[in-house]
Amino acid sequence: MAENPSHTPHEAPVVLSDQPGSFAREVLAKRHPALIQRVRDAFPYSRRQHSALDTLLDEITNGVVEPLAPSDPSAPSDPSAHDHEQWAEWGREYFGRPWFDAPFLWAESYFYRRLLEAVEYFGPGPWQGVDPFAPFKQAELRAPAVDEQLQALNTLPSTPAHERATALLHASLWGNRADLGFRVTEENPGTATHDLVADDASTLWHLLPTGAGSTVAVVADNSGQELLPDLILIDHLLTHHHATRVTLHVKPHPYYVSDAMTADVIDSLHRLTHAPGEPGAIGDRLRTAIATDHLEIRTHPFFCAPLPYTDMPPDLREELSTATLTILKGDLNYRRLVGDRLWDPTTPFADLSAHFPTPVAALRTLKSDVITGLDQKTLDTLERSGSAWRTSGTHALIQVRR
Ligand SMILES: O=P(O)(O)OC[C@H]1O[C@](O)(CO)[C@@H](O)[C@@H]1O
Repeated sequence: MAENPSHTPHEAPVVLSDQPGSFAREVLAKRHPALIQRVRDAFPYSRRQHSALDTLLDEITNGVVEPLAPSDPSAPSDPSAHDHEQWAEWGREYFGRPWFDAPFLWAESYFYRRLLEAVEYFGPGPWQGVDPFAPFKQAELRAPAVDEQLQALNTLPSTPAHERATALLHASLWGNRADLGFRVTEENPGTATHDLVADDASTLWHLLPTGAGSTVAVVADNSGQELLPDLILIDHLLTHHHATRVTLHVKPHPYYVSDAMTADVIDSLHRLTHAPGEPGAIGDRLRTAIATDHLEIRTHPFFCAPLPYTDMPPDLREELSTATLTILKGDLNYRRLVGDRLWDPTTPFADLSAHFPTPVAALRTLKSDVITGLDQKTLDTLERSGSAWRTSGTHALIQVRR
């Protein structure tokens, strides 16, 4: 194993991908090549795009990390060059070294940036803005399972308020299992347990008393079967006066396969508004909320950066600071919040999230090695179970720091 320079006595080791058999290594060695193949199969790409995908595949399996290709000098304002300087700085330590030696968080993020480069997402040219993951996202949103989930919402108006709030929070939480990146190699994810490994839901609701005029920031994760329950939860927060204003933060470009962008919010709203009964009513209310600034869709380049939230730029920090509570969805947001490190699982979540500018709630199904804030008894039970509880997506948590 390569020496891990980031391991100081005060901080746990950074997750790398250099350990054969580790989860992080599997993602880089198996999931990323499989994803290249899926994207290739989904589009009528040109010879140049196929060749760029071949080069990327060869590089991630046999080569060393290469910088982004130089921008096109013949194009006066080449849109593909918008973040070159940034990546040159973020990658300085890792270029020229095997992909497996870079921090897992960095390597995954850069892989998605390079995949977008290979398919010419940033242009200039006809493929500019064509989301390579759109066919997978759209298929998921059209799935018959979604019709059933939407129909089930018709029982909501007659469900007692407390039960309804819990059900919607849990739907948003478990929606995080619907992560298409995860399913690239896990076609049949294990059965979800229904016990949470940590459950601070009561603190979350205490932070949002009705009628207090709160603002909630929701940092979204996946589109489709995660974003739909997120939107339904947002509608609940607004209509039941837990918040007067919600900001929904999405990715500025395709990322981790199914991560939500503005286009995905539009598709999900469309799915809701075109369904009969309660889901349609929810969709209409959400559209009204957007039209009246009670719900605002926001994005920021930092949401696709290979960095933890401790490195959040001042403008985003300032923007989020106005929220009463930030809800961070999903596994990647959790890794970025507490740091992508092999913490002692009993390290308090509150300590590791203290840097975040607002009270924060993490809603996450467990899909990577990072875990914090467990009590010893829960940890012992999980370890005794012999299951891959950290990475299989079968376990979930709600952790809140006031
Ligand atoms: O969509 P989520 O919940 O952020 O999960 C993404 C997760 O998928 C992986 O890319 C691989 O499972 C993890 O590294 C990452 O944390």
